Amino acid sequence: MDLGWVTLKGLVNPELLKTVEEVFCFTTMTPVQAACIPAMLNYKDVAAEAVTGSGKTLAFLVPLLQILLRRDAKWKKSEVGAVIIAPTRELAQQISEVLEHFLRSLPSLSCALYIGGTSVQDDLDKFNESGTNIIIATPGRLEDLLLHREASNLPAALKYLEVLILDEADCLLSLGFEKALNSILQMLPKQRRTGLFSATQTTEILKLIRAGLRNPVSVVVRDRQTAASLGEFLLDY
Ligand SMILES: Nc1ncnc2c1ncn2[C@@H]1O[C@H](COP(=O)(O)OP(=O)(O)OP(=O)(O)O)[C@@H](O)[C@H]1O
Repeated sequence: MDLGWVTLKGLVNPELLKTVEEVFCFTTMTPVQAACIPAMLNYKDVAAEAVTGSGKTLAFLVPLLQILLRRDAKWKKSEVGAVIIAPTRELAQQISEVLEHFLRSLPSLSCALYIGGTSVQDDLDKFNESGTNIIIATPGRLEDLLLHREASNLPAALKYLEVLILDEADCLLSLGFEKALNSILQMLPKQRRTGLFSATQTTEILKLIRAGLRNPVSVVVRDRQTAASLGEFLLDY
């Protein structure tokens, strides 16, 4: 199996590949990337069980950006096309740093972090003033923002949602965010692609998969290797 990023040529915007190859200097996809990117580009929901360090961030950022770039109409600031939920501020910030590298060559898209540490009102003001196309959030803060419906343009902006990512889903649940996640899922449009990434698969994760994903492709990667030495790599369509 050819895991070169170059195999995505023609399937994804050249700027995305240029960032992967010239900024990150990656030549081959990791197994989780090779499985998740084509599946998500093919409009599938993905439930991926992959160990820490297996390259999950690009496995969801590349298809997420490509799905947004596919839309003919230019994204307005008042339209949120993607939401990424991460369990901790640090992880949300790390994802945002990786995403910023891509956005430097994609000026039509913007990203905002909603991770607490400031008042909910500050974040509402920030969104109402500037809007954004991609939200990276921790679940508690996102739920708070969504519950302030009367003072916020966010619920209307989320009607345009195309992609939802739940990163480190096992961690999201072990930190007690199940209720917040279910409440968020209730408030998001059902017509979307969803990717769920987790280091382990538990009964609780399966429950979350049933609640938030539709006919997902299941990806299991138990080793961290890149193409040089493919580990266990199961794809279940
Ligand atoms: N295709 C690739 N080729 C080489 N290195 C890669 C590739 N994709 C990601 N990496 C590197 O592998 C490391 C782990 O990637 P990433 O943080 O996305 O993994 P993760 O599975 O999300 O890990 P964590 O659970 O720790 O967040 C990072 O240093 C990243 O830069």
